[in-house]
Amino acid sequence: MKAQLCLASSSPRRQALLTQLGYQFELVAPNIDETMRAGETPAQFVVRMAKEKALAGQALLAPQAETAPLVLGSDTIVVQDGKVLGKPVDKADGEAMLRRLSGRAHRVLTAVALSDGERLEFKLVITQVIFCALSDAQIAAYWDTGEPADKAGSYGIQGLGGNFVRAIDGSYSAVVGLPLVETRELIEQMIAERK
Ligand SMILES: Cc1cn([C@H]2C[C@H](O)[C@@H](COP(=O)(O)OP(=O)(O)OP(=O)(O)O)O2)c(=O)[nH]c1=O
Repeated sequence: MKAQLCLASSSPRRQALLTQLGYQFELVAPNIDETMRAGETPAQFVVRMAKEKALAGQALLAPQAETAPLVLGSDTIVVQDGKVLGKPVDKADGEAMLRRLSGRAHRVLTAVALSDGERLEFKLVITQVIFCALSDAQIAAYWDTGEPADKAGSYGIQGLGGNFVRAIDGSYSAVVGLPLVETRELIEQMIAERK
């Protein structure tokens, strides 16, 4: 690959998924404001976050590079009944999220955006996940493992949280944080257009 690839993320899960795709890449960890705007839909919000991460990464890197690198940003949110469940702020918040998810369906929205310094392309992947019913004791025990603390919706499908998933319709890798097929398509398409 000619263009240098960079992942604008501090998520170890996204790093592992991009490695799984077979790419070599560098890392940059931009800080952006992740507050939803008034009137913004969950889909608009998650796409804006992915784009802002890619652009902020590009802004950090471009001054040092001869050719602007391809910078990938991604964002994941959990949505139920129109309400966005982001990362839990504390134990009470995390347990409340898990109680909401218990025995019901929710959607996981993951957006991935790629900037080459000029163009900014994106894809949005929506996956439905159905949880089994959870007791308060199960929720408390799960919170205490520490796994939910840094994850949207307070669970990790790739970890102990996977034990709660009755069904999934969509992209497993998108729920973990980076949709493999769509990310590869985005990168391949931009490289092809650049030649
Ligand atoms: C629902 C779910 C979310 N998650 C994770 C994916 C994301 O890393 C995190 C959602 O937070 P994000 O804000 O999307 O990402 P992040 O802060 O971890 O990383 P970045 O530096 O790229 O902004 O929740 C899982 O790992 N497993 C799951 O099953």
